[in-house]
Amino acid sequence: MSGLRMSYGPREVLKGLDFEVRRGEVVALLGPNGAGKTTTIEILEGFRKPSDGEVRVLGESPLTADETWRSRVGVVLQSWRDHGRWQVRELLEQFGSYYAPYATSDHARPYDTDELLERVGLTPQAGSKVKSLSGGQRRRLDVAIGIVGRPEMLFLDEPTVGFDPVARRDFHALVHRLSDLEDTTILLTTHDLNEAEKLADRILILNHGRIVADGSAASLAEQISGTTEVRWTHHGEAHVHTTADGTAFVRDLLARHPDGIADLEVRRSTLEDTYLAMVARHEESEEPREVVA
Ligand SMILES: Nc1ncnc2c1ncn2[C@@H]1O[C@H](COP(=O)(O)OP(=O)(O)OP(=O)(O)O)[C@@H](O)[C@H]1O
Repeated sequence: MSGLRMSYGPREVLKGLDFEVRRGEVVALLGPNGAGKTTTIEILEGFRKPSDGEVRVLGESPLTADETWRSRVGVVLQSWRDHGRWQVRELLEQFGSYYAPYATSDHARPYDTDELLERVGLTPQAGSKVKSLSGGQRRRLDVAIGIVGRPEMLFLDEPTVGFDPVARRDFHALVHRLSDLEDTTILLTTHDLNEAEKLADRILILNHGRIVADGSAASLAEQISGTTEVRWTHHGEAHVHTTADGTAFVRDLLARHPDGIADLEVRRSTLEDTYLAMVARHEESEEPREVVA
């Protein structure tokens, strides 16, 4: 997409976004509440018309694309669509049946229901009514509905809200499987920085309607914070030093104090440090800033 702008009434919430996602890539869109993440996803999946800019998903404009295009795109939005009286298995079979006509010789659709239930951890609930599911189980079902058509492009808006640690781990395995084995391209939003770091090949940080950082978690941490914090005690006195090259500093430190230092701790900048630094840096200003890539 390029030059993507979006206004709700007089308020411009997206102020010119440019980015591309390669096939099979997993990209996490991060940013504070209200930054414009959901709006971006809704535009990409064709739910909203942007005020300006060029958008292409799987080579087509989401606004004019046909049903075949739609069958190749999977979406998990934040809001829950209610199908309370359906049984889990029935619902997945029903949704799956919409995709069957779009199967091709090299791309089976839909997902086999048993396999899908297993992948999202809902096998025990296959015969349960949707309304009897817990919040986290409903979210797993949302994810299952999003991928039942075996999409080539998958949009996930805060997919793991309400997940317990096991569900989260299963979900991460599912995302790796989709991207590694099925070459699914995935764009997801999350507020869980660990999750972004674990899942994403690339991270985009959106703030005040602009992309303020674009790169792998490691490259962002290096470029933005670019530091390693070293803590130690020597003769009972605590020290802390921040350096760009932790290894060299520690080597030198040990050489300088052959009598020994204690409590050595080396900590690289985390994605959280990076994120907080980026958001803080752009918090005060609405002016365009240089993108770190
Ligand atoms: N339908 C709408 N009408 C008017 N304003 C809207 C509408 N949807 C979103 N907004 C506004 O646009 C801005 C961006 O909202 P959006 O939901 O895209 O943010 P987000 O980054 O997804 O936030 P969150 O992390 O809270 O989900 C917010 O200020 C929001 O109030």
